[in-house]
Amino acid sequence: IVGGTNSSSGEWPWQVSLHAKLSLQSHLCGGAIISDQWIVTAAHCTEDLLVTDVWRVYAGILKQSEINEDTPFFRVQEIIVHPKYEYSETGYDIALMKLDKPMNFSALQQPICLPSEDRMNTEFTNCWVTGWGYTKERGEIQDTLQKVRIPLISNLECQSRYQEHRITDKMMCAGYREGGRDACKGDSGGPLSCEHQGSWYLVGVTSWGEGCARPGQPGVYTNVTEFVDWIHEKALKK
Ligand SMILES: Cc1c(O)cccc1C(=O)Nc1cccc2ccc(C(=N)N)cc12
Repeated sequence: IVGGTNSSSGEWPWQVSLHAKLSLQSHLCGGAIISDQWIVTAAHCTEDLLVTDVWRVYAGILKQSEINEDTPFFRVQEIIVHPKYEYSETGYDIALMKLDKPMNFSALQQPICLPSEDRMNTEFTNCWVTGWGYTKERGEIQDTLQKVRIPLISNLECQSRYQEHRITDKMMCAGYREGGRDACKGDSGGPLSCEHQGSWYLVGVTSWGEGCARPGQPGVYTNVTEFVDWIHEKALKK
C-alpha cells in the first residue's frame, strides 16, 4: 500500500496473509475471508503455485513479525481459479481457496459480506484498500498491515487512463488523479472493502495497475459484484 497508515488489531478481520512455503516461506498475497472455510484472492497469486500444500493461510494477524514456526495457520484443501482467467490485465483475476478445516470466528478473524448483485459500485463512498504490500514501486513487504482510503472511479474514466487496455465491466478502478495513494505489489488478492450503512462489503480484489500510485494510473480491481453468482456456485452453496 502506497500512502497508507498502520492498521490496528481487528480493524480488517477478514484480511488474510497468503504465504507459500517452498524452500523459504514468505508473504505472497492478501486474501479475504468470505465464510468459515473459503478465502477470495486473485487468480494471479496462485499461478505457478496451484499445488495446494505449499500454501499457508494466516488469519487474525496484524504484523508479519507475529508469524513464526509456532503461529497457527490454515492449510488449503482446494484452489478454484476462474476458468476465464488468463492474466490480470485481461480480467477474471479471482480465485477461491478452500481451507482444510473451518475457522472459528473471533474479533480478529471473521468474514466480510459479499456485495448484492444489484448494488452499483458508484454508491460506495467509503472504500479502503489494505495489505502488507510494497509502499513504493521498488519496495518490500511491510510488517504492519497498511490501510488507505481510495475513491472508486468510473470505468469510463478508468478506460481513458488505460488506452492500451480494455477495462471491462468485470473490472473496477480506484485512485486519486494526483496519485500518491494506491495498492501495490504484495497487496494483490487483498480486499477493496467498502462500508455501507454499517456493514462492510468486498467490492474489489486487488489485481493490477501501471506501476503504483502514479498520477493518472488508478488501481484496477476485480469487480466482485460480477462474480457473486460464481462464488456462490463454487463455494457457498455446497
Ligand atoms: C511490475 C511492478 C513491479 O515489479 C513492482 C511494483 C509494481 C509493479 C506494477 O507495475 N504493478 C503491479 C504489479 C503487481 C501487483 C500490483 C497490484 C496493484 C497495483 C496497483 N497499482 N494498484 C499494481 C501492481
